[in-house]
Amino acid sequence: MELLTGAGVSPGTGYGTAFLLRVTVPEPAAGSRHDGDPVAETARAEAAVARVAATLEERAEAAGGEAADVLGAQVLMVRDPELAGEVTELVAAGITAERAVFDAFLRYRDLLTEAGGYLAERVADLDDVRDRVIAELTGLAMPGLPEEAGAPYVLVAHDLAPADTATLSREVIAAFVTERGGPTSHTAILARAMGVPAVVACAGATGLVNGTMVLVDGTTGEVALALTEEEARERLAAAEVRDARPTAATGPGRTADGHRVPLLANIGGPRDLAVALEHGAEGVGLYRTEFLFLDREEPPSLDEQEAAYREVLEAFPGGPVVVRVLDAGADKPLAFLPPTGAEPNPALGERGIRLFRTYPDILATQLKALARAARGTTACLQVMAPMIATPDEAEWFAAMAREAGLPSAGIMIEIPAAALRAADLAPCADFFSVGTNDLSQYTFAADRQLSPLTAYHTPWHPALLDLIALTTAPGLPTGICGEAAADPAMACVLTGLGATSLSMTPTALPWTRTALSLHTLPQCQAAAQAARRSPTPESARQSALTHLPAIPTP
Ligand SMILES: C=C(OP(=O)(O)O)C(=O)O
Ligand SMILES: [Mg+2]
Repeated sequence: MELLTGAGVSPGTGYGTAFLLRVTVPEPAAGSRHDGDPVAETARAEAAVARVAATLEERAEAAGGEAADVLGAQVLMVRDPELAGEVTELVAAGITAERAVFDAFLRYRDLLTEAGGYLAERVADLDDVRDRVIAELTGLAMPGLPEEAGAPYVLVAHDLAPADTATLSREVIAAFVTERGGPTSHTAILARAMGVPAVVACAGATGLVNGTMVLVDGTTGEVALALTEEEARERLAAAEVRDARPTAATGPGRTADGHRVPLLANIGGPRDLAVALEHGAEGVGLYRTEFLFLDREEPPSLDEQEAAYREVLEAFPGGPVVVRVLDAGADKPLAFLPPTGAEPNPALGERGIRLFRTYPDILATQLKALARAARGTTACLQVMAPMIATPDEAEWFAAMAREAGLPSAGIMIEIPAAALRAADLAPCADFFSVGTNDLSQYTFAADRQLSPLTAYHTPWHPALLDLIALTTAPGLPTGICGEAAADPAMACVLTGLGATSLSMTPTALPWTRTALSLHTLPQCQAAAQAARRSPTPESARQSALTHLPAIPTP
C-alpha cells in the first residue's frame, strides 16, 4: 500500500477508481495579432463571454444551494464590465481576442493573489472562467468528466473549479482529491455541502494513474493507493465504525446528570435550515448574515433582509436564534463598505463593529429588518456584534439594538482583549458568544486562512482555554460559536469551562449530543481543569480524555 497525505477538509471515506481531470487550455501565444478588424474581433470575444456566462447560469440553476452562489460569483467575474473594457482596448491595439482575454484576466489574477487569504483562493475560479472563454474562442473542448462511470469514482485534479463540480452528486463521486487548495477553497466548501469526503493540498495527487483504485479518508487527510482487497475492506470497516452517526442521542442537549446545554447550528442563511433541522438543532447559535451581502454592488434592501431573517426565525418556533450583524472587512470585503484607508493587514483593520462605526446607517437598517422579521414569530431573537474589543463598542451596539426595539443584544468574544476584560464588558451586554476561530487567530497572531499555520488553530491550545475560562467567569450566558464545539471531546471541555450553549456545523450536532449525554457535568469540569493544566494541545487533549471515558480515543 502507498500513502499520499493532504488536508482532510470533508469527513468520511470514499473508495473508487481515480479519474484525473486535466484542464488543457493552452495559453494563447503572447503578442498574437488579429487581421485588422477590431470590431469583429471584439464581437467574437463578447459572444464567447456571453456563452460562458449562460452555461454557468444554467449550471447554477441546476445545482442550487451553495454551489449556485459560487457559480453566481463566477458569472459576475466573466460579466465584469471593467474586464470587458480591457479586452476591447487590447483588441483595438491589434491583439487577438484569445490573448486579450488572457491578458485582461491576468491583471485580476495578480490582484487576487496579492490580496491573499480567501481572495487568493478564488484564483482557481477566475482561471477556470478564463479557460472557458478561451476554449470557446479557440473551439477547444471544455474539460470533461466521464459520461458513464458505472460506479462512483474519485475525482482527482490539480484544483477543481465550481463549474466542474457543481452538478455532480454523491451518487457519482466517491471522493475528491486535489493537489492545491485550502480548507476554505471551493473544493472544500462544495464537498462539505455535498457530503462527499475530500482531501486537498495533497502533494503527488496529479501523478496518479487513471483507473487506479484509491481510498480517500477525508477525516485524516490520507489517500491510500495500491491496497489489497483485504486492506481496503479493513480500512473501510474501521472508518465506518469511526464515522457512524450516533442515533442514541436525540432531543435537547444535556449532560448525563441533566445539566442543560442547548445545541445550536451555525448557518449562513435560509438554505442551511434543512440540514440544521435534520440534525436536531434546537435553534441557531450563529447566523452569519454576511452571505446576504457578498458579491453585490449595493446592500440588500430592508424588505429582502426582512424576508431572509423571517425564514430563519420561523424555522425555530420558541427556540433561540442568534443573529450576528454583518461582519464585513478582512477576508469579506464589501464594495459598498470600503475601509477608510488602504489596509496592509486587513484582519487587523476596520472589520465588523469597527466598520459600523463608520457606516452606522447600514447597521440601523439591518437591526430594523431584524426587528420587523421577528414580529409575529415566536423564536427568541438575539442579536450580536462581531469584533468587539472595548466596553465603549459594546455599549454603542447595545444602544443601537435598543433603539431598534430589540430586547437582547450580545457581543462576540473573539479578540483577546475582550476575553481578558470580560468582567468589564459583561454589564454592557446580555450575553457573550465566543468565536474560537478568530480568538485563535488573534491570540496566536496566525492568519486563519493560511494552511502552513493550521497547527495554531486547534482549540486544544491551553492559552485559548484560559481565555474562554476568563470569558465565562463573570457569569453572563456564554455560548461558543466557533468551530471548536464541533469536536465532541472539546464540547465536553467547553461545557466544563462554563459555556451555556454550543453552536456548530449542523452535521456535528449528533456526536456532540452523544458525547454530552454520556458524561456528567463534574466529569466535564475535571476534563476542563486537566486540559488547562497541560502545557501543549496534545497533552491537553490526552489529559482531558482521561476524564471522558466514553469518548473513543483515536
Ligand atoms: C464564529 C466565528 O466567526 P467567523 O468564523 O464567521 O469569523 C469565529 O471567529 O469563531
Ligand atoms: Mg469571527
